Amino acid sequence: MPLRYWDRKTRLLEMSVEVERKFLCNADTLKTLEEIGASVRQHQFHDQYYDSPKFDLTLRDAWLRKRKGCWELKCPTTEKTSGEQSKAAALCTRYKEITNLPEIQQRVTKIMKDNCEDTETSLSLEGEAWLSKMNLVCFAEFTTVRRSFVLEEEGVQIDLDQADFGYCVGEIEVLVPEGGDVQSALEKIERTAQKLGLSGDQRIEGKMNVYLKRYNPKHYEKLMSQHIL
Ligand SMILES: Cc1ncc(C[n+]2csc(CCOP(=O)(O)OP(=O)(O)OP(=O)(O)O)c2C)c(N)n1
Repeated sequence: MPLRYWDRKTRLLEMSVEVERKFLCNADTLKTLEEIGASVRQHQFHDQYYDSPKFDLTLRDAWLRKRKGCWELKCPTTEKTSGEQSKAAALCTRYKEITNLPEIQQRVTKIMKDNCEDTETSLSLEGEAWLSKMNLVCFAEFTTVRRSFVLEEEGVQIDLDQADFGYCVGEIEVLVPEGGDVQSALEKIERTAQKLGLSGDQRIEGKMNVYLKRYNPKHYEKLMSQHIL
């Protein structure tokens, strides 16, 4: 019997790229999800995002966070696809999510080194000492209640997020193995968007956009002016 989505996801995540499209959801979205038979689960998590005081990571589009006691680093992928210029691609983001701590530390060190010559590697540090060694501090934290739906046959996950600072956003996500078929993922996302009746052609803001706009407008403006957000 093939493994179900949730059983595959943990394994896939280690070596995958997340292709995602955000959307604004309403009561109809929820109704449609129930009608198309998506399996559902609900959970809650608290995210803490870390960066240096000069924002070396986020200014390189690298997002370091702690969620449910685990470290995760989201960074842009360098892969290009033929569908790059399409409307479907323009509405989506693509990030590699790294969950292996030594690899996260290595990547963070490299980014810091690129920005500052005298940063040392700190790979063998115990516990969370690497954070202070690398001058990383928490710059954003919030709790999300997430309802996740899965369309098993497409391998698509749809999340409806409610953040505790008062922002609701949905996202359609497909995991693609590294070097895999991003074009097909974009098509799955487009098909799902149509099923959900999403017609907008504007990129929708993520939770971090709204959080920073409200709580750190100076950094938000900087990320906007550098086209990171
Ligand atoms: C629309 C959009 N979203 C995110 C970014 C960049 N970015 C900003 S913060 C950030 C990190 C948070 O990513 P996001 O997908 O928004 O959060 P979440 O849904 O909680 O993560 P998941 O559980 O899916 O892993 C990124 C990649 C961007 N430039 N544009």
